[in-house]
Amino acid sequence: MITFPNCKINIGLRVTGKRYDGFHDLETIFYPIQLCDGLEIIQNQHSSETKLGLSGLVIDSPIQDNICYKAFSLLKIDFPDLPPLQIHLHKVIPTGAGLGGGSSNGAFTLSLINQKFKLGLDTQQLLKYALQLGSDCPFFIINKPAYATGRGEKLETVQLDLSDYNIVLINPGIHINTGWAFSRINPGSSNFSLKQIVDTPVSTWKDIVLNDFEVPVFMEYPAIKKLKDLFYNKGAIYASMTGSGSTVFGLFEKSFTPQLDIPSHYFMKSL
Ligand SMILES: C[C@@](CO)(OP(=O)(O)O)[C@H](O)COP(=O)(O)OP(=O)(O)OC[C@H]1O[C@@H](n2ccc(N)nc2=O)[C@H](O)[C@@H]1O
Ligand SMILES: Nc1ncnc2c1ncn2[C@@H]1O[C@H](COP(=O)(O)OP(=O)(O)O)[C@@H](O)[C@H]1O
Repeated sequence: MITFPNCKINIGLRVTGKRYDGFHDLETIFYPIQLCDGLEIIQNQHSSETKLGLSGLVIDSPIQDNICYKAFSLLKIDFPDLPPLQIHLHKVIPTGAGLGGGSSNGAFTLSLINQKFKLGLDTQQLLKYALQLGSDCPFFIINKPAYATGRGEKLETVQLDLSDYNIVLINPGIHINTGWAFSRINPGSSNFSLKQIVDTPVSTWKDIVLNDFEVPVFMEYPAIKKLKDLFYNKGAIYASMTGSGSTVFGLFEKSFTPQLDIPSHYFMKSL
């Protein structure tokens, strides 16, 4: 069975408090983006162990720490009859990039195993397993535009359709550690809910839809701030870093293809 885990962008992100479990409360809008990895799961007929094969972009963590493997191990605790698997992941989504590629792989692995081996898990149960893998993972079980609070697992789907825009992603190849990024933020609250932006024209987002991670990340990596400036200089209606970075996205009129002059090793995708 094959599936294609997609990534996400965060439209606005506010870190609202530090929690007793070490995590932070936040508020964001998750928006799914069709830049996808490839994930195949078959039963392993040749070995009694579950194996993970990788191709495409290199992932910096050891194979046993790969979230696909963790997703399998998590289900195996409650479903000991699961057979050994041969998992193959083809990586296209840049990692440590604020695109949630790893989280998506984890959530899709849970869903695919559930489907292939008819485990009978419903959405609520899958959401619970997903949260054990990571704060961003539950979103990829729902995979529809959603307003998120808590660690990112309290999800409320919203009507937000950006298909009228040309969404351009640029990743400068800088790997941002999510834990480090959270540690650089002083949480704060505001009386403006990000949920309201869904009913607000995109042309007004520039000054009101902010990502709290931009301040510390831009300070440490000015090259990322330059990308946001570049988007606005080239006519973006809205531009922002996604998540804890380092990817920056710009929304342009659909009919308009901006000429973006960037270093050749940067990753760029227009969707
Ligand atoms: C910042 C966000 C925004 O969507 O995305 P990315 O930039 O990573 O894509 C997410 O909150 C990232 O979620 P995820 O990448 O799943 O993080 P996790 O594995 O759960 O946590 C990694 C580390 O980030 C910190 N963390 C994460 C989520 C959260 N709500 N509070 C936190 O403090 C913790 O230090 C934790 O040890
Ligand atoms: N399947 C996977 N794909 C990507 N990264 C993974 C995967 N499994 C584990 N990781 C680890 O998770 C880290 C963050 O991954 P990713 O989700 O791509 O970044 P971000 O949280 O910034 O969106 C990676 O740097 C890597 O060490």
